Amino acid sequence: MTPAARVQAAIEILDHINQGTAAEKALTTWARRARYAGSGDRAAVRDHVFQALRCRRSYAALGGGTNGRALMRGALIDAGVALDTVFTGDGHSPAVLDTEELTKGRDPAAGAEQGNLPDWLWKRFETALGTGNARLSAQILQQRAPVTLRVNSRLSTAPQAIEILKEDQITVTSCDLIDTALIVIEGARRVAGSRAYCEGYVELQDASSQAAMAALSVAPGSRVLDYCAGGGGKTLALAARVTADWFAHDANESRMSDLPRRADRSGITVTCLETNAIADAAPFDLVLCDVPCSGSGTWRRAPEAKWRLTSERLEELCVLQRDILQDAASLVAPDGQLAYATCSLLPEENDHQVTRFIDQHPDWEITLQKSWSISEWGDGFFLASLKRSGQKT
Ligand SMILES: C[S@@+](CC[C@H](N)C(=O)[O-])C[C@H]1O[C@@H](n2cnc3c(N)ncnc32)[C@H](O)[C@@H]1O
Repeated sequence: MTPAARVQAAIEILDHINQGTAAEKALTTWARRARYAGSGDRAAVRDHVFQALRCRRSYAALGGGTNGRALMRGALIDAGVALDTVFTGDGHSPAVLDTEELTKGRDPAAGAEQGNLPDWLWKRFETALGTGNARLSAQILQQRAPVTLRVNSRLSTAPQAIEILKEDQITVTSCDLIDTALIVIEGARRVAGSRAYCEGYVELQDASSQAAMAALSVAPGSRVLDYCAGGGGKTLALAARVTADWFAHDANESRMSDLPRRADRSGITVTCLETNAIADAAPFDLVLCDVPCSGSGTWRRAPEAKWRLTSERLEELCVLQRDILQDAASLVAPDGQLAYATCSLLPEENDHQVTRFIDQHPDWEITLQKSWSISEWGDGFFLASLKRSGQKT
């Protein structure tokens, strides 16, 4: 495909997304039909689409509209590409721009538009982070996320993993956030098929998540429950460091379907528990609640989410987070730990939830509370750990 044909493909996919199709589905449907597209074409089209979703508001301003053509026009203006070299009408290129299209478009306004956030979320970012940090976080959310690996220290050291990755022409660099994190510089698309990955020497995991799991203390031999386990990434990160009895649970059991295979590859055993089996398996020395949240610290990976979130949905999530913390607390052994984590930048999902829990449960105290800001190399992440203080309610 020519560069212009890739832009035309992105335009069509963005139009489907505008009509309500989820981005992944729209991309898969296109890829299934576009048999002529090679893997490089697919990756380039995907990049166009995701970048247009990350920068939807500013590209809409620049391009003078929200349809696929306007968004891609905005993207090209932002990148300094001459529009008449792409909108040529030749072959599979986008049709030539008409007079109306050529007269539309303006610079994005400062604030929410430049920050590529809905107005209400921009206000929340400013209140929570201050204008300077809100602007910086919003700007990072407009960039592509790094592909980050976690060295499985159970099977390998970082230098060994780096050598094994080289066999598949995957180049990585270390990361200041945590020494187990390797940022992929070259060969990201080869990771899933590489020996290092297939034999469990590395896993895919964001650096802030890795740093957060490294900050949790887990005693050898203890019983640990990952209460909102999903694919089990947090369990695997903890289990790489210490030998313990690992249990995983998720309200949506199907989310754990890959976990036994991933655990096996990593050289650990995890017992998946159904909801009605948890009470019998309790108590646990550590219950980790990596709760469902807005995901605002990870929106560069899933940019649709920032446009889809509403204040009502955020409130629903906060209620769910409170309920999970409450339920999980009852599963913790008398001298055990309750850990609460989100990948959110919003205080209502983070410290406010912890403060509220402590206010309602004065027999608990905070032993650790830490936030990781979103940065070039790591997503936004929040972690708190609580234990019973002995004070009665
Ligand atoms: C942020 S994700 C977990 C990600 C996972 N820990 C990982 O590292 O990949 C939150 C998970 O919580 C689950 N969940 C939602 N409501 C729940 C509930 N009431 N109890 C337990 N899990 C719940 C969701 O199905 C989702 O998989």
